[in-house]
Amino acid sequence: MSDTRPRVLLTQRQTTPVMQRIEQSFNIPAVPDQQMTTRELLDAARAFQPQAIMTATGLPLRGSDVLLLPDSVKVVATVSVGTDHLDIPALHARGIVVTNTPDVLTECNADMAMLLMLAAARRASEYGALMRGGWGRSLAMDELLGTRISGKRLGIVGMGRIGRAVARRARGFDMKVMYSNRRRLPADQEAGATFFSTVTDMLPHCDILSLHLPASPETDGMINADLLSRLPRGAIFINAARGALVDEDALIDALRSGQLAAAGLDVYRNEPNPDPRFLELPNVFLTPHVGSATVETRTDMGMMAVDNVEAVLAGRDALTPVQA
Ligand SMILES: NC(=O)c1ccc[n+]([C@@H]2O[C@H](COP(=O)([O-])OP(=O)(O)OC[C@H]3O[C@@H](n4cnc5c(N)ncnc54)[C@H](O)[C@@H]3O)[C@@H](O)[C@H]2O)c1
Ligand SMILES: O=C(O)[C@H](O)CO
Repeated sequence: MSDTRPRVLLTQRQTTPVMQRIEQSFNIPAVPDQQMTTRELLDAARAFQPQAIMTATGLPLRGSDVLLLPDSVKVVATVSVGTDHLDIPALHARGIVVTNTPDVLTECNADMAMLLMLAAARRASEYGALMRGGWGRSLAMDELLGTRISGKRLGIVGMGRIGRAVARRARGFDMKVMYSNRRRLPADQEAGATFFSTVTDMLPHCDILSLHLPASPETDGMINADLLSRLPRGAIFINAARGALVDEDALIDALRSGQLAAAGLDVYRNEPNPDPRFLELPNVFLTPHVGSATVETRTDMGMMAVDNVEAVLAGRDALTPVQA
């Protein structure tokens, strides 16, 4: 008997509870552990004629790729909140609904920003290297000192879901929080943070700068040499949003010159092969784009994507549609 369940193409495995639900509800072809390439996705879609595709960041679908998707595809559900890897207008033009996974990863990514902030401020990379080298001698009283984050001034760029969750955490560390956003938030959503109408105006007041806005043509490379030079000398830079927000040559220069004391980075322009110069900088704490990588959050994200696929294929509204 033929399988009448909805045909869904997964570009990579999800967590076990999500896979169990998918295997019960959908007709799926073989799923690779790691993310497919764009070419592999297009070939698999042509062969399988899916009604839905579940994908994620790291697999770009540009306008020319979207044109090659079969007409069977009704929904593309990305297991991520960020959608910069997808050409949304091109997908909409083909009548394909696009969904993402907001909210369920907010707290997890805010934790990641705090982890990067603490690790950069407290020289975690250097301590880790020292320990793995065997340690072997006592440190001088003023050797390898970090800086405390309590009492420091934190500037948040992009005060959306994650930016606000970072602001709440930072207040728990007695930090003075400022933010810059496209528009000022209502007072009850500001988490006690001070609004600056431009990033440029906020920078001279920041001991730590943390990015929480999407990558887009408007924000591409916005953190450049000019903006970095406006931070107080010895500031700390945190990016758990997107590598494309940053001019990485300028960031590396600032880290080499001491304009920045340290950085904590989860995201890079060229993933999964970041600029090798980052690896040579002792004052950078690096993680491999794992802002949402907890068992709980990855399962919540996968379940939300499945909810979206089921809704659209049943003719209902998507729970979390992405607008153009
Ligand atoms: N490292 C990770 O694994 C990871 C995990 C989750 C999210 N992210 C990134 O974090 C981003 C933010 O997620 P979110 O859920 O908080 O999104 P959100 O839409 O709730 O918040 C984004 C905020 O940025 C603001 N913004 C947009 N353009 C701006 C600009 N040019 N200048 C100033 N502010 C601007 C928006 O007004 C909004 O307040 C995502 O788009 C994604 O790229 C990364
Ligand atoms: O945008 C997101 O959700 C992350 O970058 C991927 O987990």
